[in-house]
Amino acid sequence: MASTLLELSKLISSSVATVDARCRTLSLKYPDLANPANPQGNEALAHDREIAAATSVALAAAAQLMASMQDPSRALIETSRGFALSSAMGAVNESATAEIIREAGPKGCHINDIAKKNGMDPLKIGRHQSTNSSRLLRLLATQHIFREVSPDVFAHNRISILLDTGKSSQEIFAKPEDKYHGAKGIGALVGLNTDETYKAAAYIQDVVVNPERAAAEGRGLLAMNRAYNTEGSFFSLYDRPENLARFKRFGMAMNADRMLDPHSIVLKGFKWGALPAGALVVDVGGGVGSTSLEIARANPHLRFVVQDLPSVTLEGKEYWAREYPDALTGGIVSLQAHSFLTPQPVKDASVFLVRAVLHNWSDANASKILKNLRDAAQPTTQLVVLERIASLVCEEDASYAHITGAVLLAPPAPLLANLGVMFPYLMDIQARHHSTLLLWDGIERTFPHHWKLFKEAGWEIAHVYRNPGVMDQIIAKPV
Ligand SMILES: C[S@@+](CC[C@H](N)C(=O)[O-])C[C@H]1O[C@@H](n2cnc3c(N)ncnc32)[C@H](O)[C@@H]1O
Repeated sequence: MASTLLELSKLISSSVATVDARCRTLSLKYPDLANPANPQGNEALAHDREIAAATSVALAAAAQLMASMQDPSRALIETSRGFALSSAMGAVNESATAEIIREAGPKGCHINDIAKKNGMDPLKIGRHQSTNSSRLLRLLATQHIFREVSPDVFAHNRISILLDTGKSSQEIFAKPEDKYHGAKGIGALVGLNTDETYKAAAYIQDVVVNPERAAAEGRGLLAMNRAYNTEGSFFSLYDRPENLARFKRFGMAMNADRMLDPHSIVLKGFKWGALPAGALVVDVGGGVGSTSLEIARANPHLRFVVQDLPSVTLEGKEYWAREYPDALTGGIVSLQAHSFLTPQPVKDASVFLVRAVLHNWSDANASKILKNLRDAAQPTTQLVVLERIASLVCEEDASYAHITGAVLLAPPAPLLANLGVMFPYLMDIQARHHSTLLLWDGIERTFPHHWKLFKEAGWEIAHVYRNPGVMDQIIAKPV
């Protein structure tokens, strides 16, 4: 009997049939994995509600089928060697390989020609020899990132092209610290993950298993403290002069992080258009302000203050001057240096917008951030928090079912209740593991955890707009 396998394969077939039928109805073609330049309309299919729902079932079922059919020891060993993928991707990303392959055209680029431009040892990039067959590009191509189109010749596909900044490799080599300024793709985020985060991750087990030893040695408790031999916070790394390029990349990585969200997702859910003309949105810890920029473009009747640390605010001014100069000169937006751990100076906000901030902080500090906002809130001020709510792998606690969107609908059996969406947990390990921490003193919270945190800080969650795997929206009002 292989009934679970059959159930899973049926879920895959029926979901793919739904996707196919919807493509026909819309007269569009599902994007081709091998093609790095699928038409925009085809790429946009992923955000069609019906296709997105069927896709999440197909992916959950496919992952479960793979886990069911994979040899268990191979599953464990391959997972434990996941570091090879991160290091391969980091090296490829930082060597402008994606740009060089794009410059060579659709037929791809031989590893010797890649090496001529970036100086990397062709053996290390991916030489066609059995001893080197798992190196960098070939390893990635086996993961469907790049294609090996003929021996030692690599071309882009729909996934690898996202590493391409769209700039010339020459321009990147001339000014590497500006590589991600005004760049296409999500290479900045891949760079952050495969550099600062990845190096710190190597120390997770040391600090989880032996936190006392870390403390006794007088080091900070974070894995990043060990990796970088510092007691400071993750963000303090960026104050070091040698980390200028990393600091610049971090800002652009946050921008790229937003691109992971389906197009205009921030505009769906909370009704920005329903706010009165001149209503003030304060984007707290807003980075360069890319979320506000998207809201501002669609809602020119609103005003924005984007708050962040002084150095980020300076970056933000450049960003708005480049992307939406009229908003700066026309008084639609201002950038304000302000630490959200101190009292909030803006007292007439219609909305406090807080995106991808709370997950970086412990409950004590996240509570301080929320209380500072509560103290500055009017009775009508709304709090809009954008975070990924971590679902349980089993059924959710039904006691929050009265709050719209708080509890996810159960997926078809035998799928995991969270549909196998990994992202919040990947982020959580990055933020914190039990009481011992990797990068920052943070946590990806479940809904009940958010509820308690908000309540204690004087906010009541009124509504949740769920987008599993991307940014959920939590809307709260002052208690
Ligand atoms: C993960 S990023 C999110 C940025 C932005 N909200 C977004 O979604 O693109 C976190 C932001 O918090 C900022 N930050 C860190 N500590 C801060 C503090 N004490 N006060 C204000 N901002 C801070 C960082 O500079 C960074 O821009």
